[in-house]
Formats: sequence, structure tokens, C-alpha cells
Amino acid sequence: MKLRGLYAITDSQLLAGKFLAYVEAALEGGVTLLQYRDKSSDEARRLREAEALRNLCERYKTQLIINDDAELAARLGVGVHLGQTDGPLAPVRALLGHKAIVGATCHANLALAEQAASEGATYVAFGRFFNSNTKPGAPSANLELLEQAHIKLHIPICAIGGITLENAAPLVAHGVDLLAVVHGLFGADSTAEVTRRARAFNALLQIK
Ligand SMILES: Cc1ncc(COP(=O)(O)OP(=O)(O)O)c(N)n1
Ligand SMILES: Cc1nc(C(=O)O)sc1CCOP(=O)(O)O
Ligand SMILES: [Mg+2]
Repeated sequence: MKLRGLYAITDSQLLAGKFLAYVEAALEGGVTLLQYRDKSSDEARRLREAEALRNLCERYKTQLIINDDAELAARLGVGVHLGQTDGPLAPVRALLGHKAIVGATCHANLALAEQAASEGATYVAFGRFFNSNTKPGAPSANLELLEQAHIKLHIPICAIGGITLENAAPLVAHGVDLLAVVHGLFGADSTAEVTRRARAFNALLQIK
């Protein structure tokens, strides 16, 4: 099955006090991948939250991905997302097994994406495509990159960085498979609005 759809990413500050309610609202609207992204070193809280997300994801038949932390992903039996400074991909693929989802950040660099694919990445992520509240300093990427990526790569392509309902259409038109979103999904005033946004992203991707 080809991975395609909304890729919701949590943010511990943005979701403080409403973490599970907002995540469940997103799952209600339809999420293909859910990434637990917590940059703290509070191991006990990370384990607790990741387990809670795994339970929610099981209920909604969504795949959970842990950002940065392959050991936690292995412990929970879920996927992982690795950036360029998060260690080599091949040993993580060996640790998690051939079925696990392993994603790789490739910024705007096709050579990095080809390398990640050759080391067993399930998908590659390019970005940031727009200004990002969550990660303002991330290197930028543009639509032309996506055209080249389709020629060279045969795994799903994820776009990230400042994606909203207002600016996502050109990414979809350029063949992006996964729209990875933090603020454009979870920066909403209510759970109902999170669900509406998730449904609207899926409509853009023509996913029911
Ligand atoms: C889907 C997706 N794409 C890119 C990233 C960024 O990963 P990384 O460069 O390792 O930065 P941090 O997220 O760890 O700050 C991502 N997390 N998810
Ligand atoms: C975590 C992350 N990585 C990026 C990259 O370009 O690699 S952009 C980003 C932040 C995504 O959050 P928002 O949807 O709020 O911009
Ligand atoms: Mg990382």
C-alpha cells in the first residue's frame, strides 16, 4: 500500500493542556501518519505520551511515528523519523525490521534523498516549503525540487514546513504524497476545527 495523506505532527508546547483531545480530533478527521515530536529529555513523560498515542492510533488505524528516537520506536513497535543529525538510517532499519516505517529528512537535497532511499527509507521528507512557526530556521525548499524528486525517487514524498489549507494545493499538484503539518492543523481554536482541517487536507489530497 502506498503511503498517502495527512501526516500530523505533535508539538508539546502548542498542544499543552489539550494534547490527547486535539490529537484524537485530528485522527477523527483522518490521519495517515501521526508523528510524536517532543524535543524534551523527559524520558518518563515521553514514554507515557507515546504509549497513549500508540493506543489512540490503534483505535483509529493510524500509524504512529516517533521523531528522533529509534529506541523508543523499537520499544513500542512503531515507526521512526530521522533527520540528518539523528544518526545513520541503515542500523535503524535493521533494528526496527523491514516492515517498519522509517522516514528521513532531506531538506532540499536530492542526493540526500537518494542516499536515504538506498539505505531503506520508507519515505523522504523535503522542506521547509513555507515560513514555519514551529521551525523557522529550517532550510527552505521549492516546488521545482519536487519535479526532480519524482524522476529520481520511487518512494513516497513528504512535504513539510508552514503548510496550511491555504497553501497546500500546489504541493499536491506537484505530486506530494504526504503533507506533514503541525501548526496548520493543531494551531486551531477548538477540537472541531482540528477535525475540520484534517478533513479539508484529506479532501485536497482526494482521500475520503
Ligand atoms: C515528516 C518530517 N519531516 C522533517 C522533520 C524534521 O526532522 P529533523 O530535521 O530531524 O528535525 P526535528 O524535527 O528533529 O527538529 C520531521 N520531524 N518530520
Ligand atoms: C519539524 C519540521 N521540520 C521541518 C523541515 O523543513 O525539515 S519544518 C518543521 C516544522 C513543521 O511545522 P509547521 O507545520 O508548524 O511549520
Ligand atoms: Mg530530528
